[in-house]
Amino acid sequence: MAKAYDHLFKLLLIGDSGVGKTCLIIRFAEDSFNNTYISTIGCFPSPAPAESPVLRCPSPSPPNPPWVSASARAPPPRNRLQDPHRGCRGEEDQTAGLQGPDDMRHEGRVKEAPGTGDTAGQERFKTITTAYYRGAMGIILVYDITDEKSFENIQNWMKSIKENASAGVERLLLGNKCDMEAKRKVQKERAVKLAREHGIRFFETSAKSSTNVDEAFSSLARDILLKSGGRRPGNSHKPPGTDLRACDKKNTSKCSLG
Ligand SMILES: Nc1nc2c(ncn2[C@@H]2O[C@H](COP(=O)(O)OP(=O)(O)OP(=O)(O)O)[C@@H](O)[C@H]2O)c(=O)[nH]1
Repeated sequence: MAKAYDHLFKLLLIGDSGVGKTCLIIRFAEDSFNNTYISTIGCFPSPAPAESPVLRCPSPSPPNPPWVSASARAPPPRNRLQDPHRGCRGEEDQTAGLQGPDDMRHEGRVKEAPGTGDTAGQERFKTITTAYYRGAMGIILVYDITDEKSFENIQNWMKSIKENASAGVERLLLGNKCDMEAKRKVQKERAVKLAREHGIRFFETSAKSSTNVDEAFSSLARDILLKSGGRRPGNSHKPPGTDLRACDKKNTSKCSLG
């Protein structure tokens, strides 16, 4: 049977607890949203069907991964959504450019381990290690625009990536919950500046209203593909130079390439 996808990317979402990592994955994979908040313990595998390109949990976890043991310190679930949906401004944010700092530019090891993982975020940048980042082709850093601390901690997550991930891994910054404009604590300009400093793209997203979610995942996939020079990560039988085409929300395989 033919595969239902052309490319397979292993992506990770990292960021503080409650910023919306799980909801972003669910929005992207299933085009749905649920207000119920259950904090992720360890790694959250995408709900996408097995044949979908959209994600599985990273390949075999170490027996006692540090992020799981860190869950013992996890605070009780918070942030059950009370706010009515307000709608997003909706525009794609400025792009800070494709190129990262020099020390992030050389090609990292790309492993054929499909999937998107979502880490539980309770200050775990201290405990997430190389094992978790291994094989990641792209890392999505998420903060919550209504939570100043989650934005400040992006620097720590950046440091964690630099210390533990492959040097060439593509990164993307997302300011999630942009539907909650009235509660905004982090001005967009600050995030644009941060993204520019790190040479990465930035979007404000809402898993709730779906704003920019497809765009964000698609742009990361496109950048990974571009970086690989059109080689096909996770699937090498097609010729180089294919373009990423628009995502079709009705299409559970999400993006099509080639
Ligand atoms: N208004 C709004 N609420 C959101 C959005 N995304 C997530 N939430 C809510 O924020 C809470 C936390 O979302 P999660 O996706 O579980 O957050 P997480 O980052 O995976 O959290 P951990 O698993 O603890 O790391 C839930 O109550 C969600 O309903 C969004 O875009 N807008």
